[in-house]
Amino acid sequence: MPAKADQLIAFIKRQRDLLNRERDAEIEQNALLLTNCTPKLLEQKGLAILGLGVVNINVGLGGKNLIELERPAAYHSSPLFPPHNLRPGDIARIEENSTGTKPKGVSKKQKAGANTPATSGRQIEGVLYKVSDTRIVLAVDPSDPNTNEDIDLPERSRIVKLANSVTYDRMEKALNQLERMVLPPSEAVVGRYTPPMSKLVEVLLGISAPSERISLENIVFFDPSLNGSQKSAVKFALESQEVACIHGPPGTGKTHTLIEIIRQLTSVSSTNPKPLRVLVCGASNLAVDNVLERLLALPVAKSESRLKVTRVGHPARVMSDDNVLGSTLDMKAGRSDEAALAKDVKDELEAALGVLSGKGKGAKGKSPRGLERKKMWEEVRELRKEYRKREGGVVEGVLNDSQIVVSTCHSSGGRQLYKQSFDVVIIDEATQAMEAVCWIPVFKAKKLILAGDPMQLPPTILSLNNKRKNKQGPGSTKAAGKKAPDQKAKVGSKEKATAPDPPPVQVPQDEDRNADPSDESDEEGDAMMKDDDDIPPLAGEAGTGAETPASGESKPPTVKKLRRGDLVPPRTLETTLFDRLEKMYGPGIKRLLNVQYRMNQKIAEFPSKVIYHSKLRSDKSVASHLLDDLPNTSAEDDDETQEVLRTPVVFIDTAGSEYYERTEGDHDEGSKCNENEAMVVKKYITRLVDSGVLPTQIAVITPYQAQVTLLASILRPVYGRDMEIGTVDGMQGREKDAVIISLVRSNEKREVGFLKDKRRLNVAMTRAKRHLCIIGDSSTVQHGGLFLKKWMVWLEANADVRYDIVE
Ligand SMILES: Nc1ncnc2c1ncn2[C@@H]1O[C@H](COP(=O)(O)OP(=O)(O)OP(=O)(O)O)[C@@H](O)[C@H]1O
Repeated sequence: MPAKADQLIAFIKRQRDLLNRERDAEIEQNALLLTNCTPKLLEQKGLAILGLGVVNINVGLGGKNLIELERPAAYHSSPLFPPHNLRPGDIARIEENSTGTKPKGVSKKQKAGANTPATSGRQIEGVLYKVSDTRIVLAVDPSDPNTNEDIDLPERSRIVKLANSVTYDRMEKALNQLERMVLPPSEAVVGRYTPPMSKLVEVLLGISAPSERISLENIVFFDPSLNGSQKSAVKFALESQEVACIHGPPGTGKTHTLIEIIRQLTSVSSTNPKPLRVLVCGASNLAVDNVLERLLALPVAKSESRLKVTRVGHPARVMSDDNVLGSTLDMKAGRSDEAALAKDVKDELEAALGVLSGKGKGAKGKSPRGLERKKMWEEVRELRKEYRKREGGVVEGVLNDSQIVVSTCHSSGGRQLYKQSFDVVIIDEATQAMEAVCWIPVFKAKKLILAGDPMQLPPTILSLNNKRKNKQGPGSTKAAGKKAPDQKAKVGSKEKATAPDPPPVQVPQDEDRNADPSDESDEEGDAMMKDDDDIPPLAGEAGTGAETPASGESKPPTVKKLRRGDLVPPRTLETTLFDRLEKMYGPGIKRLLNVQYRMNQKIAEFPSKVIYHSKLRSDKSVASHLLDDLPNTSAEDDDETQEVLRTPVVFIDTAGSEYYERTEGDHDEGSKCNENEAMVVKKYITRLVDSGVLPTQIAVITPYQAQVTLLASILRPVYGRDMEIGTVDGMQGREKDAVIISLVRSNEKREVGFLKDKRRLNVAMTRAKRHLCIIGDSSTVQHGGLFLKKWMVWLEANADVRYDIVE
């Protein structure tokens, strides 16, 4: 068998194994939570909202039932939901809210990793469709053969987040398609017809090298304000024939650059004779909505017609912007002439569902029972059939008419886009998406443009964290140190029972994300690569393939010298497509955006120097901006106020104060918090606010969920929800005028745990525009590896260092 086929088999197999492991870890963790936690605890963990009542049932696209829930005034003093992690696109279940008891546990379907919403008795599963501060809408597909279509909803409900296996199913499908495309029939899984392999797929897999770029000399840029590196990235993306990567460090205008690329691709010019069709994807709904909002806000010249943009899937927030809502497929399909024909049926259908659920107009809180109910359901079934028939073709018509379709990578694998093809697919935040999810849209286009920053946080991988934990032994203090980012890890961090570790696979030695950056080569690209991408052995090389040896013991890897174009099976799912392409083709596959428009240059100095090898420059519009320049602040004559408003970086060093951390729960794997540090945060915020800084201009971030909870309990009563308090992971992609980082770790053993991940620290230290205040214990933190040590040394030399702000 040719060497390349070996590589392809090993690569696909490895991706599949890792995905299966991740799916198992997620399902297992979810199952443990649902069976071990009371509903109240689930709510505290952000995985459930209790005490809800159904207010409405509508019919959505595809004849889905849209069940709307709110907090009834009878049970709650405020209609606002407590903080939670339920997002549009999540799989969730409505359950009867019987307080105090344990939930009924995970359904068989969930345990088996089934992918379709289901109902059982008074539980209904579906996909979250919309989430606002006071209302949550679940879309339930009654056409699912496993679904009991009768909506017999409990009077008082709760909604609980479940493991999302739909995404894994789509990723698996994408891998199957890839396998059928690239492998001889004897090697591929049996399946239906698959289109022949495109040049793009060949390049992504290293079967062919990228074609020579087509030189474009006279590009007229729509946005004259683009800087040199942005223009060069746009040109590079347009000239590349199959794939182009754009590396955008924090605040360098990745999205700005992508918007220009989209405008260039979709318009006719001397360099682009025919407008192209573009699919814009992202790792999250939030990422794609960000691009969508900017696309829709573009000015339209008199000679131009407005870009035809359609958003497929679930917008992340309930947008105040009518443009955004109006661009969703649901709204567009509803507005079309053909849709008017379906409206009567839809109205009738909704009225019948209202009566059946006891929530409709003439229902008076009672729903029909027995024979009457059965008869009515038959009517509903007929109406739904008719509705789907009339709706048929409307969706396709809207999509065929769209020049730009915007969706998450995952949603691009849905039914609605099944027959759609595009000239170019763009993936924003590609360094936060698992490689397999990127393959879902890749099959739909001839060319791929990826944007992201491999030096910020990668996708969060649960199975990796389980593996690390296990490797170091339960109860080992190191285990807590290597634990998952709290954003996701918090889900199970407090539980005594942890998900069983999946079987080991043969992978290289444990990564060291925190090696000294100065150890890296200076060549651009290589210099910025993370240090966790050693080459795992290829299948066949070690005689066992890249999988579990029969003994179950991992053999030490045979590390082979990487040749350009070699396809290397990933070691973990943290290796993204962006990372892999950079490793496979070298720095020539990407362009770096090198001017940042966010941070005062003092705030940007350390990350630029140590993470981006001094390549990141600060635009003059932000280089010296301070809190003092905000219209709502005034330093006047007060020295203390001046100090706060005119200083870009403050370090409050609690070394020697014995402000020790505390572990939440009764063993060392719990999340950490630090009460004394939280009090310092509070005092510092008072000082900022007294100086005129608005709570909306401040964010408090910390790596630990337990510290977030503690800080929220102290700060929310004073500042409400105006001030943002969150984990570092949750702040990626965001910015605030003033950011306070609470580092939490302070202990005699000098352990810093996952704080030392330089990508997490990079995200933390690059969120602030005008003022960054770090609060931490240097005597502990400096022992967390070279990166943290360098940061502490830099802070001591460059920040306004304070030792106590208590008095
Ligand atoms: N050439 C430019 N001239 C002036 N301002 C710019 C330019 N490019 C980007 N900006 C501004 O910089 C800020 C960051 O841009 P954008 O949101 O596109 O960056 P990003 O790289 O996507 O951000 P993030 O780091 O959050 O991922 C925005 O306020 C944007 O308007």
